[in-house]
Amino acid sequence: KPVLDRVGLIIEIFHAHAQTKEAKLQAELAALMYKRTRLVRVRGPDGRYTFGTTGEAEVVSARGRGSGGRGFISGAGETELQLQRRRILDRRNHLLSQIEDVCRTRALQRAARKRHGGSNGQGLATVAVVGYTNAGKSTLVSALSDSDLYSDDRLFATVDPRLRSAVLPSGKKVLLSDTVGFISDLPVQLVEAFHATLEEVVEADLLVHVLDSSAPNLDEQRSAVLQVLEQIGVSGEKLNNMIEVWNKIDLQEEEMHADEYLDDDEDHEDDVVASELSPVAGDDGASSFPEAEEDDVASELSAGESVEHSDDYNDTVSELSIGNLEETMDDDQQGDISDGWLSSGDGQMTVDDQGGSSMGWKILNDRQSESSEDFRMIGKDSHSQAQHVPHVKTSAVTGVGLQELLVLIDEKLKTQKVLERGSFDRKWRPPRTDDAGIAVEQ
Ligand SMILES: Nc1nc2c(ncn2[C@@H]2O[C@H](COP(=O)(O)OP(=O)(O)OP(=O)(O)O)[C@@H](O)[C@H]2O)c(=O)[nH]1
Ligand SMILES: [Mg+2]
Repeated sequence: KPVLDRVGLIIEIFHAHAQTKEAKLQAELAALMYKRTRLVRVRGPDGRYTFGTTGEAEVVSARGRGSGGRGFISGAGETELQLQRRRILDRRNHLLSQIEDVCRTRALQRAARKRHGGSNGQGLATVAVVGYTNAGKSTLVSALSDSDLYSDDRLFATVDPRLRSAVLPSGKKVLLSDTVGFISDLPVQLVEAFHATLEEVVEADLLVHVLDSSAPNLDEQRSAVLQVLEQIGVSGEKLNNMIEVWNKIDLQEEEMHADEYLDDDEDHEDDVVASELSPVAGDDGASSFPEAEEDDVASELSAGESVEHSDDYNDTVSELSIGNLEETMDDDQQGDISDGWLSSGDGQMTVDDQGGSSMGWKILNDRQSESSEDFRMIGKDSHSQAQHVPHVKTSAVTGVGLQELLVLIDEKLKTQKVLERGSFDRKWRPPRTDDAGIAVEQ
């Protein structure tokens, strides 16, 4: 069986889940960069030894240590090792040039959306939905846009970025960008290789940070996400302007109810179990769990458009044509174009939506007055950023808080001044030094 360390495992999962050509290219680049540092002498199916990354592995130095008695000619390893290195570098350069094309095309698409992506010919704002893996980003984007993105209870279900359109209570149409989830100590190879994808986050007009409010290590997850956002070059201004979403609030409510049930039962002997089930009721009052809202409004989705999906994700890059922007979107995005933001008329604001907006404001103002209390509970030890971030409690599954979130996005986009461009360096490339990091000694 292949033996992987944490970094290798995460890269392997990214590789396995990648579906679009863009994600596949980037996952392969990350895998290549990871493997480059772990070249080992392996025995191939024909029983001969070579340098590679698969097969029956034996870590040796290039001088052929450990090869005695097995017909391995000392010195031959250097040649083989150099050959493997060259192959890896050739492949890397090929991948980099293709990824560069993706970056260029994405930049053109973004510029076009910003200029005249809206149905009325005006600019279209992009809201990037970020967060720890498995926090519920895809489920939330699906619910807000009335579409059906792939979501699953596993790590890195989403590796391919997706854009979905949604209509805010004001009638403004926006694009929601669902993207890869983060994790503590996200491998640097992935961050570097997924440059094209992560650039969408850096360049977004607004960030929505989705947190799994039921996660026991919530504060750690928040810090990990903020750290990655800083690492990829999201500006301080955008971080300050970010909205926090405490998702999966339905699970908190379930726990609260379980707690109430146990507390009400006077004959129940296991009070310890009750307090374990509901940390909010604990003695120290400093739990990481947000308190369940009593006044949560199960809002109807006011906006969103059904978006056609295509299963053919594979030829994104080869189909990209700078001359024709409508054709440069990937297949999923084309669904958005034909059914959404570039078509005229549909998806316009309705009177009902406007009504939802004013209701949303009342709720929002009520929430704002209690937000400091919530932060005391949820963010006792968390990153200082969290202290100032406006938040909404949602359940992407039941629909609680979604209308409120749309209202908050609306308001943020209205009030924010034009944000400075991210500090992500477009000319960034992985270092081209060939020999750095090879695990095998010379
Ligand atoms: N109970 C509950 N489950 C939710 C909620 N939102 C999402 N989930 C579940 O959480 C799991 C992960 O959801 P995803 O939407 O795939 O999460 P993600 O953040 O996109 O995950 P990655 O793409 O892996 O980063 C799925 O099983 C969802 O059904 C929620 O509000 N309440
Ligand atoms: Mg996802």
